Amino acid sequence: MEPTVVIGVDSSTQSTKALAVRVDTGEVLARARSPHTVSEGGRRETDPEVWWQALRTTLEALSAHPASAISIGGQQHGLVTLDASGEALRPALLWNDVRSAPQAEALVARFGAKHWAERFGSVPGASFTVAKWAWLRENEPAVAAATAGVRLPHDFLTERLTGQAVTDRGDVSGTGWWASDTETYDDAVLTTVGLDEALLPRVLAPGAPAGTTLPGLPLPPGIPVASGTGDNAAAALGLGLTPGRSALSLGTSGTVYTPSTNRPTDPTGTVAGFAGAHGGWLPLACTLNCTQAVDKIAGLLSLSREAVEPNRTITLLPFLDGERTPNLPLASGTLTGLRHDTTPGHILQAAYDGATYTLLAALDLVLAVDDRPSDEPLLLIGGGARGTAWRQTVRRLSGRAVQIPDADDLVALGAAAQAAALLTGEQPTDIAARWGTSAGPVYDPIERDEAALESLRAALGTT
Ligand SMILES: Nc1ncnc2c1ncn2[C@@H]1O[C@H](COP(=O)(O)OP(=O)(O)O)[C@@H](O)[C@H]1O
Ligand SMILES: O=C(CO)[C@@H](O)[C@H](O)COP(=O)(O)O
Repeated sequence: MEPTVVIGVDSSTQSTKALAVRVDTGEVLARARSPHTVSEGGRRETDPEVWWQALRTTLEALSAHPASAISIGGQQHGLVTLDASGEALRPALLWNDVRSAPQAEALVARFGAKHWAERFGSVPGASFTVAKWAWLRENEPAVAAATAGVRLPHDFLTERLTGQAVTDRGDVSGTGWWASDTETYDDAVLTTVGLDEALLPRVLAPGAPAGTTLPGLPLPPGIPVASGTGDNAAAALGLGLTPGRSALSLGTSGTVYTPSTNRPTDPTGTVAGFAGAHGGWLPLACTLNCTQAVDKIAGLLSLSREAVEPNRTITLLPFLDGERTPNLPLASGTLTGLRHDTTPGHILQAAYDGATYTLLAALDLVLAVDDRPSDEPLLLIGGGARGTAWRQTVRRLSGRAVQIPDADDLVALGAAAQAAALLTGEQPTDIAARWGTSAGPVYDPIERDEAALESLRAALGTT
């Protein structure tokens, strides 16, 4: 008998990754990837049609494994504006587009950071959808006026599969217009930014299906489609994370998170108080400059990614895109401590250190939400987790044990677990645990490099 198969998708910043997964064992039967294009210069935009074509391409590549259910995980926060026929009115404004920083600042000033933290769980920065919508209204009022539907990236794709305008609790918690204390859209914020609630998708109850597949897609028609969620919430499901078990993701963004039972309410804005896709909370900190920033610096130095040398004097803050943690959207990169004996390898190691430090500093705040200090190994995921220099840097600056799951594409696996949950009635985290998705080598703690940490604290003015 043919095994039951589900498809899990990660539509992230740089690419779409899709997996065909056996429901009984979690075996990945086939995988496909299709790249995205992101605009450069001061803009970070992608045409949602690029995501849709990438999704179709990957689904066609998996068509030898007919699926019984599917789910889409996607990059968080992006603003997709649709006309009445469901076509995008302009490219999506992505999470790492910092042009919306002044609008975020004005929104924080309007309601106060304390109110944002207590009612929404997060103090919005430039990444949050609400700031992007406010930017659009100020800078492209004709587009805002013509908008008939506002979606997050994974909502847009789910709607293309099902015809349903829906979202999930996890990703809607990164918009800035969904209040985490009442789990409803917030009238005061929507009024302030001139957005009619009728333009927003319906928020599904945890575990509720989005609908079934429409005919004419590279999928069997009529199969159930799960709610999907943001990529970090999907990876949390894909790893089977439970409170106190934390993950650090090294992708275009750097993120660090752990599920919590307490609702996060950090008024400093360092910890975003996201909701878990299937219940609970997902306190998270995110940086804008991670693998791409370090790759860029390696490229400038004409070095391979791994050509690091132990660094003693250089401090590099790799804020090439501005930064979100710390909240410095207009910052640029800085390099200090150059000497005659400085080598390119020293500078590259300093770039890894700078990109890793703020994430590790935020991990303590993330774990503090449940007041549950944990010495369980930190799970390292995302494209960067494949690199030795990244692994060593995290070990040296954290002093923690680190575990590298053998499984790739944890976001897509989490989406697959959501899809499987529709068929089996289990919780996605239980499915992921059954599939053994977090299994992989554990690296023992090594002594923390206090000198490097001290230099970074000094450079950031946090000593
Ligand atoms: N072997 C490797 N070593 C280090 N970094 C890697 C390796 N392979 C891929 N990467 C990094 O992974 C990044 C992509 O990671 P990914 O998690 O797929 O990003 P995203 O989800 O943001 O699209 C690239 O920017 C690249 O720098
Ligand atoms: O903005 C956030 C989290 O709040 C980012 O983590 C995005 O969700 C993009 O993720 P990647 O494409 O880097 O995985």
